[in-house]
Amino acid sequence: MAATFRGTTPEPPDDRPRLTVLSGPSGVGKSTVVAHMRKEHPEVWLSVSATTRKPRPGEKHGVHYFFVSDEEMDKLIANGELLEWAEFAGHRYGTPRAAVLEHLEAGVPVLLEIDLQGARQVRETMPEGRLVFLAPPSWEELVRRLTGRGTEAPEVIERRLDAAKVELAAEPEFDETLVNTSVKDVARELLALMDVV
Ligand SMILES: Nc1nc2c(ncn2[C@@H]2O[C@H](COP(=O)(O)OP(=O)(O)O)[C@@H](O)[C@H]2O)c(=O)[nH]1
Ligand SMILES: Nc1ncnc2c1ncn2[C@@H]1O[C@H](COP(=O)(O)OP(=O)(O)O)[C@@H](O)[C@H]1O
Repeated sequence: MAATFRGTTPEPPDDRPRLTVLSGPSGVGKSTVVAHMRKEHPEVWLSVSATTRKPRPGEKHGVHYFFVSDEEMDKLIANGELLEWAEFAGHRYGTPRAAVLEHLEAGVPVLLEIDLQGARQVRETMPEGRLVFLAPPSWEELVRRLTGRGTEAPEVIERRLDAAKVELAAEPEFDETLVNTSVKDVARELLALMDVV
């Protein structure tokens, strides 16, 4: 099945790039699609989130996430330094505000890869942002991908699949849906939505 679109959002009032949010259940392929896209279009800026979860093997501080302690996260939240934040499967995640605003001001296309709760916050605070939902071809395939990635223990996978049911039900809240059948196709569709190609 090819990537599918639903609906369109109005063009921004001028030709400045706008914020794009990519959400979707854990294991659907968000990181894979974004990595593929940025290999060919490094001009797209991906926000690096702060998280209290521990790094997976190969994940680097400042590249994949800013790995912070609970106390550091408390401070980021209390000081208003996060554009949005949420608790997901037992850990907190948040988008550093300043870097996002600086890149948008400089005319750089900005992408946030965040969960449903974060997407809802962005809808409130930056309504000109475009919300894109990445959907799996099927529930079975989502389970296969999340399990096959091999990065989470079985109880963590269960927790993420519970969250996935909630996220899949919220898909109609998004401006666009892309079905991740082919990484290459979806990456191209996402670039088109961001007006990069
Ligand atoms: N609200 C919010 N969600 C985030 C942020 N960063 C990552 N997430 C989301 O948190 C969830 C878990 O992320 P992670 O632990 O890296 O697992 P993975 O996305 O399954 O590889 C995913 O839905 C991410 O999109 C953030 O800054 N804010
Ligand atoms: N289109 C696809 N077809 C098959 N496998 C995929 C596809 N996209 C991603 N995957 C695989 O699914 C697993 C989860 O992908 P990942 O990017 O880590 O998901 P997410 O960031 O949404 O949690 C990885 O093992 C990845 O290689």
